[in-house]
Amino acid sequence: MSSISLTRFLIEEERAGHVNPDLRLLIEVVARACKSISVAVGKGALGGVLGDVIASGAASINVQGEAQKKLDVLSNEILLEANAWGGHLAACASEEMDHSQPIPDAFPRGAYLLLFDPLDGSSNIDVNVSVGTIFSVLRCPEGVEQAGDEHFLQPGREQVAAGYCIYGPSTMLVLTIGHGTHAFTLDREQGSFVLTQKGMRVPEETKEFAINVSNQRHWEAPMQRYVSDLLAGKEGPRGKDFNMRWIASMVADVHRILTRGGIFIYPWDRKDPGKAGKLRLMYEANPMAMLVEQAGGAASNGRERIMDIAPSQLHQRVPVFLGSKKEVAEATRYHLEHDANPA
Ligand SMILES: O=P(O)(O)OC[C@H]1O[C@](O)(COP(=O)(O)O)[C@@H](O)[C@@H]1O
Ligand SMILES: [Mg+2]
Ligand SMILES: [Mg+2]
Repeated sequence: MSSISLTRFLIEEERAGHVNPDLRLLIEVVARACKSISVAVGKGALGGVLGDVIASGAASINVQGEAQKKLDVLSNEILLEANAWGGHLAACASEEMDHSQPIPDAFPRGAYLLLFDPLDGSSNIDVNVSVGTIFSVLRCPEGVEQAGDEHFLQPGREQVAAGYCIYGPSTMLVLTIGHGTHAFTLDREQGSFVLTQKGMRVPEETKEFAINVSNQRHWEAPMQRYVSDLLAGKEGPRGKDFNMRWIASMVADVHRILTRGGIFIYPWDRKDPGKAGKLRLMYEANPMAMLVEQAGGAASNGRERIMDIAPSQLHQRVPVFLGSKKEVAEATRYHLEHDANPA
């Protein structure tokens, strides 16, 4: 088994010209924060971290209109505090904050913007199922004195790094700096992330899909047709049987897909037609799209590549289809054919 730590891996990547010292340090700081979140998640009820945040007798609601869990808030604080002194960062933005937060005037500002979903899969916290942290790094546009929300509005292809940390039976950090997707496992005794899979690859074809099928009646026509063809199995137009998995933690579903292939789907639905999707473009879809593409997979919103979408809002939502390349192309084909011939 390799004993290459995250630190050594990043130093070697720096020597290869794939990362500069500021970005290397930024990734190290995020990884350190994830270790702290991992400790908090691992304590569960003993750490008093389960359940909702209650303020003035009612559940506290975030900018997404969702009830905040104690771990959502704690993880957000851990990430903000770890990055507060600046140096390599100009500002942070989070699922749990209405607006981005610039590094305070008292500290040196750096060249990067950090976005995160501090705790992904919140509905699984209280039932002891895998959750995670997702992050994305962009360059702060040159000449910007104080970064605001508008400076984050860059398409996903501009990301310089992306990753997630999964808090499961083991804690793993999965990272890309634009040169492949690599997995590190936390050695809890040593307190360091160790490289355990260099160059993850998503198989091009799959027989496994992940979707919350309870929303089926709200899907648009091409989605109905696509999933019904998957369910028809060997006897249907796809000519093979498909298996299904849904963990309801995007981090855990994407981790399975990076490990053994599959397609993860959270489509647009009519339940709340005003919302473009459930998942957030900037700190869920974009970083996962970069990780999956760097591993040879694909990510689409059903019509176009996720990382080509020009965002207009920090908390913008988007339909997501990601994973095995040929299956994502197939799902996209159903949508494009429908658009071309709606009848
Ligand atoms: O409960 P549903 O509708 O199945 O949605 C599950 C999805 O929602 C999410 O939990 C949203 O993320 P947050 O927990 O960060 O809000 C995804 O991780 C997951 O894929
Ligand atoms: Mg999430
Ligand atoms: Mg979250």
